[in-house]
Amino acid sequence: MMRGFTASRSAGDDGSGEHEPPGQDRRAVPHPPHGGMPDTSHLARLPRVAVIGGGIAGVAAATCLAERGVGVTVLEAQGRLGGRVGGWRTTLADGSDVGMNRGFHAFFRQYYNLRALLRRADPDLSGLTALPDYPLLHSAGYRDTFAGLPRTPPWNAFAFVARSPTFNWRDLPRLGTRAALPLAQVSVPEIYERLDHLDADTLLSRIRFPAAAKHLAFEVFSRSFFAEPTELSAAELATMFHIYFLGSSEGLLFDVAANSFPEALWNPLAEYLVDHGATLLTDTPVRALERGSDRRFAVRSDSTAALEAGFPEFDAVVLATDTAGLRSIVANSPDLGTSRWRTRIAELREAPPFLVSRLWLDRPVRRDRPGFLGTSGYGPLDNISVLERYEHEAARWSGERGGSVLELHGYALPGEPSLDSLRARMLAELARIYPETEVAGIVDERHELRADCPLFPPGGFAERPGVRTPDPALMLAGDLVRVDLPVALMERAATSGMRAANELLHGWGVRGHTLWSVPDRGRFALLRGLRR
Ligand SMILES: Cc1cc2nc3c(=O)[nH]c(=O)nc-3n(C[C@H](O)[C@H](O)[C@H](O)COP(=O)(O)OP(=O)(O)OC[C@H]3O[C@@H](n4cnc5c(N)ncnc54)[C@H](O)[C@@H]3O)c2cc1C
Repeated sequence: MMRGFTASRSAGDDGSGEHEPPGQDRRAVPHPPHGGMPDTSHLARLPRVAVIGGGIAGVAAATCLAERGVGVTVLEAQGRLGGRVGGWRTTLADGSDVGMNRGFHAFFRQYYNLRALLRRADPDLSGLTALPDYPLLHSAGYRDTFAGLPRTPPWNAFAFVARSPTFNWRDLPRLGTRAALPLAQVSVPEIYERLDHLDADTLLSRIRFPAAAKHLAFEVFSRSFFAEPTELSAAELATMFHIYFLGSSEGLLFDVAANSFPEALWNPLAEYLVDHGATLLTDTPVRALERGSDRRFAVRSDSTAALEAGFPEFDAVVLATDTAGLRSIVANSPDLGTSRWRTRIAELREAPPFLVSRLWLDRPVRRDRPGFLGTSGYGPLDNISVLERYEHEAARWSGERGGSVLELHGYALPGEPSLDSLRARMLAELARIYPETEVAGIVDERHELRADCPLFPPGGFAERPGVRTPDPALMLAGDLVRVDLPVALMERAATSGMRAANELLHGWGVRGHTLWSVPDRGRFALLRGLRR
């Protein structure tokens, strides 16, 4: 895909209210940008920026820059936008043309910046749909749910605990309240100073949660961030607990994409970007950055799309790739940054591999199976989605063929897993949980065994690179980047991309974009006092 230039720009069209909280939580916090001119029209020469990587972070940066009149080129290695939230078409054995995605994603209501990005092209967020609930199931028979909980902390936590079969009020006096207090009082980045040296498992052991509650609530949580609790920074776990539970009153329920990711998310955003004058170059892996002769950067890529575009030079670059892409571009670009910064990039690591398996079955699963089920104690299987419950295209296929479309995820897989043995194990666990699948025929299946999510190990925070780099014309963005706000995963990707754009706009004297986050400290004055 190569798209041309059209120019219809207007500053301030980001649709994000500057002062109105973007969700239901009146305590959501605005992070206003630097002030400045409304756009770049006061500058003698139009600044040009290369955004390398077309996932959420890259698209967020490109959007915020293009809206202010910056000349943006997005260079994406793959044939599509979206990165880890990407999708493509595939033809099944029965001849159906269907969408396949990189995997189920939960779009939480506290993802303010991501939702503001999506709203640019889809003001009503019609590409998303609410999931009414998602049970968590432990192999010992425990089941927790989230529907009907109050939204506001601490009542959400009390109600969850009161209802949970994994938690008993008799457990309460046993809790290590001293160790638990930081979970209720998260402030970023201070929480990293307090807890980053610990792993999440050690923190949970010190808190002495009942074993079943620990498995169900926290291991499911930690593994959904692609690491075992022993491999994950306790500060990262505490931050997530704050974002999703104790720090926000948006609730724990979430939305999902109502269609394949390209249709629901990326095609509308690509169109929006092109309308704002951006150029999108896919199938364009960037190899290196060099010093330009006319502008600061020359971008090196061997792709034909890049060569055909007769590559201009750029005043600034946003590196919004995944961990491997960032390591490789920096390693191939000896002039970038300082040696300390380069070492920090070289030492970034990926989380262990994970598997996303999609199955098109010739008969439906039981009608009461939920759209999403989190699991614990079922070997490598971490969750099961029934796509026809929420995705238009899967519902159509299921209606026409009388079957079901399921997705199975397995995270934090040890060693170098073999697809064949993993597949067999996942199917066996699926049959334990949904026995009706044992007799179902598999019309077709697709598997994505990858290892491209960043690892947040204990002790890693201090050396994690931030959005700014030693070069004011070079920014980093992505969920791997340190952002000193309570944001994670997709929301960290979106927030870091917007921050990268704001930093560059500030350098040109142009007004940036307001960001939002859940409160960046604990909500309860009493607990704050106790902790001190
Ligand atoms: C299976 C799965 C489930 C997930 N579920 C959730 C969830 O429920 N909720 C949630 O919040 N998050 C979830 N995540 C995490 C979420 O997908 C990521 O946090 C987010 O997509 C990261 O976006 P990004 O832009 O930082 O990186 P990416 O999406 O990885 O984008 C980086 C882009 O850079 C490109 N690139 C790399 N190297 C180069 C190069 N040399 N030149 C040009 N381009 C390059 C890549 O092709 C890619 O498109 C999930 C992730 C996975 C894999």
